[in-house]
Amino acid sequence: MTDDVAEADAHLDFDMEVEEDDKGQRAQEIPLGDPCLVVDDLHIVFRVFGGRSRDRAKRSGATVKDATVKRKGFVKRLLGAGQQHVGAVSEVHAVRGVSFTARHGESIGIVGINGSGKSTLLRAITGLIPPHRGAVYVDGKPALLGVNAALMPQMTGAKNIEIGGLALGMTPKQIDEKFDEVVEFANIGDFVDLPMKTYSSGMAARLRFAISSAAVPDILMVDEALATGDAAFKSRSKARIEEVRQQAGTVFLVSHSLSTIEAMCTRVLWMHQGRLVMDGPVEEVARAYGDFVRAHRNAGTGGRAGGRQRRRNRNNEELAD
Ligand SMILES: Nc1ncnc2c1ncn2[C@@H]1O[C@H](COP(=O)(O)OP(=O)(O)OP(=O)(O)O)[C@@H](O)[C@H]1O
Repeated sequence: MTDDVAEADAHLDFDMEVEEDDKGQRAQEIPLGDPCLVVDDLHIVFRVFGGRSRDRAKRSGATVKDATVKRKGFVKRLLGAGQQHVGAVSEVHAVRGVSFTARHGESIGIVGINGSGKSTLLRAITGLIPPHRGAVYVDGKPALLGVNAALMPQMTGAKNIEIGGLALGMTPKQIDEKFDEVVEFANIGDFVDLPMKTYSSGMAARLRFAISSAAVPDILMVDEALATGDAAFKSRSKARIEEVRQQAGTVFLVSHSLSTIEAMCTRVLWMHQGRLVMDGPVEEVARAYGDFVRAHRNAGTGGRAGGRQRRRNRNNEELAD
């Protein structure tokens, strides 16, 4: 662990849950294949125009610059000034120099407190966000499954299955063949013919998972999707994740539940303020991250916490036990 982590900003928010179902379970060790993904000194920077206070931006590791526009010609002469302030531009350095290699068959958890860069890293691996610096080399096609995955809310579930399948590289024939299985897996019944905006968040998350895993992708990236859904859906999802690994696919799993990470992953990446602070076997990283969460809690976050934070702190206490 680095000093940066030890000096974590007390304003940052934790979101750590404990999933009772997962307690004590461990991911199966399977023989690993060749490297399928190389992330080399990856940097991702977002530019946000206006609307974000300097203090807030800096808390999440952002740098803030003043934006100006040059006044031209008549207006410039009239006002006698060269520049006009148009508000702050925040540069959020969301991923800072992350490097690692993943192999076929690995199941890799990504942990870190809110805003540490987990989702951004996944989106960059799928190619949704271009690197500011560094590179991502992928052997195969990554499929990103996230609570925010880009499906179209105004279109029906059926249309989204089609679009999602095409985006994953499936042919129309393959989509047809998988259609009933996807609907059954997602357990959405006749809702499949209604626009997705009419779905509950759980139904939408289940459909996203069902679509993303339909093609048994080379690299399956699951962003918090297991947090929604009942026990039966979770167990079906876990079986599907195992299936991907058995077929020499690689799984990345972002979760705020350390017990889910321990149950599903063999290796864990710990992100903090955009940096990869630890990368190692699940027991080792989970223990270190758990200690970090406890230390942060003991450092007094609880004193300022609202109801949601207190509930999380209780979860963290359970985690520590
Ligand atoms: N599209 C965007 N534009 C600007 N800033 C962004 C964007 N997406 C993410 N960020 C910022 O990048 C940083 C990392 O965000 P990210 O969502 O990757 O973190 P996370 O670890 O996945 O958080 P959480 O656990 O809350 O989902 C945060 O400061 C966030 O505000």
